[in-house]
Amino acid sequence: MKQHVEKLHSIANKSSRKIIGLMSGTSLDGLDVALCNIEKSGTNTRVHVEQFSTVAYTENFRDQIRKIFAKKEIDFQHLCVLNPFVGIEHGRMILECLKSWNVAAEDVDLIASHGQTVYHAPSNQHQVPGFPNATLQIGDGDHIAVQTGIITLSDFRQKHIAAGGEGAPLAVYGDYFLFSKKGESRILLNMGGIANFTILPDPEISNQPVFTTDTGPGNALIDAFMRKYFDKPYDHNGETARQGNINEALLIALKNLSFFEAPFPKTTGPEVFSITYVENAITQAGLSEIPSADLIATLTRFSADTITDAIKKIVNKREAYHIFASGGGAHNPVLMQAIQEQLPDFTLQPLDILGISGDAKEAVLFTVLANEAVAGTSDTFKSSSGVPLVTMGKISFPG
Ligand SMILES: Nc1ncnc2c1ncn2[C@@H]1O[C@H](COP(=O)(O)OP(=O)(O)OP(=O)(O)O)[C@@H](O)[C@H]1O
Ligand SMILES: CC(=O)N[C@H]1[C@@H]2OC[C@@H](O2)[C@@H](O)[C@@H]1O[C@H](C)C(=O)O
Repeated sequence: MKQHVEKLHSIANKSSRKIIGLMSGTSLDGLDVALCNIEKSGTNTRVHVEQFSTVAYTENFRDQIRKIFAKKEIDFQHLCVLNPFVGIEHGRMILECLKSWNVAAEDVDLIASHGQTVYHAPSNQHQVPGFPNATLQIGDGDHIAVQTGIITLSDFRQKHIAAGGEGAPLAVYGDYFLFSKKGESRILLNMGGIANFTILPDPEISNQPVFTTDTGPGNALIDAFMRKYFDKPYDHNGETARQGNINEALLIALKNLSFFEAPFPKTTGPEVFSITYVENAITQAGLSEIPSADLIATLTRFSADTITDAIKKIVNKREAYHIFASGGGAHNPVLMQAIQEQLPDFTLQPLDILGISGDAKEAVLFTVLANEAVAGTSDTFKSSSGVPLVTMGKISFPG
């Protein structure tokens, strides 16, 4: 209806917008909710994170998603019912946050919802001839819009695929707009379930393109085996990894995968990096069993090595890069230390020192993407290499 379009038009013309960003990643730990005030667009974007909360998922919610999560064969009816269910639950969680922040829904211009990735299948992974890159996020935006009364943008990844990408990582857009800095070469490293980074070469001296890629596992495998052997959701502060020894034969077997040799940019997910993947590597390494703490230590080193190997392959060694780490993995000192040891010439610091919490970063990213879709101009993203210049996100009106 016309009044919805007019409302959107007036939001596009505001000097600043209040946008709620939602991210629920591969770790299934909860929904990250960031309320941001955004001014301008493109490389002039200014974001102020006014509120940030993580609403933990209940065990039941997590179990319902796990029934279909990253699985090739599923109960199709369950996927169908989860799509609105996740949208409704996310809408409820937003209302809960608004209440606790004492913010009225009428004061929020837009919601930017990533949804829950349930399957990610770039073509070089699914290898089904004739089929494109594919990814599926559920938690339909219409339900969030109706629940909250706020115009909602969602399902950001399909346009990226339509424009020639793999649907991920989208982090490059936010990283480039918010963190690129003249006089400094930066790497924005995010370690969630899966790890990725964006290279932001010093725009003054480097002709290297802005660039982003997944590297492989971040915490996904560590979490899976902490659940399996220790009945814990994750390796808090790397305490278990610290007690174990690295098994070199297993580390070699874990790295024996064509994904690591494939050209950049590339994406992956828990469809590949699963318990089965590790069990196969254990067999390949000729091990009949491995002490649980050694396994966690080895998986932690596996994440660190695959992250640093990818960085080493890409960066120009003559430039001193500053790495800013975000995502839950930045809280794991064993992982962070292993990365720093592999890259002794680079500084490694938490993203938080740049003024945005590393835990909020991905939720903030989606506010930036929604801001671009509604108020961006086409001349804002001039760089390159596997980064399609497109608007992303589908619009759901509340009424
Ligand atoms: N104190 C800590 N010590 C060790 N690991 C931690 C700590 N805090 C968080 N983590 C890890 O971070 C994970 C959550 O990370 P995050 O929320 O960034 O992932 P995600 O957004 O779900 O994943 P992705 O970015 O791949 O979509 C937890 O599951 C845990 O493995
Ligand atoms: C398909 C999908 O959901 N991918 C996620 C996942 O989590 C980390 C990594 O794998 C990244 O590629 C992406 O998320 C972030 C937000 C991105 O697109 O930049």
